[in-house]
Amino acid sequence: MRPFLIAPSILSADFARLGEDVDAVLNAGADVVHFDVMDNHYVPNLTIGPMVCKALRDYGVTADIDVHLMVKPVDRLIPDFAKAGASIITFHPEASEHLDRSLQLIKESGCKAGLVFNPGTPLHYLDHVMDKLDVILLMSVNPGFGGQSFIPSTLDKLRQVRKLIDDSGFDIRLEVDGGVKVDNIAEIAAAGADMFVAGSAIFNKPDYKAVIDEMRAELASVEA
Ligand SMILES: O=C(CO)[C@H](O)[C@H](O)COP(=O)(O)O
Repeated sequence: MRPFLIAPSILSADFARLGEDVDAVLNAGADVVHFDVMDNHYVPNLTIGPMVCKALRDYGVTADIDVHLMVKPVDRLIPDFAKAGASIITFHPEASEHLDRSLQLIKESGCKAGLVFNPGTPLHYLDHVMDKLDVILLMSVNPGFGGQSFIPSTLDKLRQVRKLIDDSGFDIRLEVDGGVKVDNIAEIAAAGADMFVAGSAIFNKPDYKAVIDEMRAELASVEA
């Protein structure tokens, strides 16, 4: 397994001082910035777009920005996010009319590409596109809001996808998003995840470093 990555979801950050808050969480030891894009159409919430991604780059954020598109349609935002500094772009397969085309568009834009599966989305969307994926993201809550509880059936789905990735021989990260906390991160890692999105568990605590250190300590027990 590759090194575990911790990706705080800025959905729970302080939007009034976003640049400072992102800097703070990166200085506290986070690896990647997870950027949740919600359109009040594919999901019942409205968040941030390419201008905010560019603003973070202009502010000086150099870490990878992992853009999770919860939007429909998908394609027209891809070039905008690539230009705005996205490193990874993931989208929900059922929100795209042409799955392979959307993946190609991401790659041609110079970003890493990934598919996102809601708790009830079947895995058959992976058929025929594994060679184009850098990331598979399993949602462990229904998308739209931070602060929800981890759905336990995600653990079985993680085990299934971990096997698919290992059997495929491709270099694909297995990311998980929703309800990830210090007290369940080890179990989630043991099920096969290697990239962990956590929003409220980190940003709702006063000391980001303390939470991230605790998460890493839990993950160390899995690596051992
Ligand atoms: O994509 C998301 C919701 O759609 C968020 O990234 C996710 O829910 C993280 O928040 P939390 O860690 O508080 O559950």
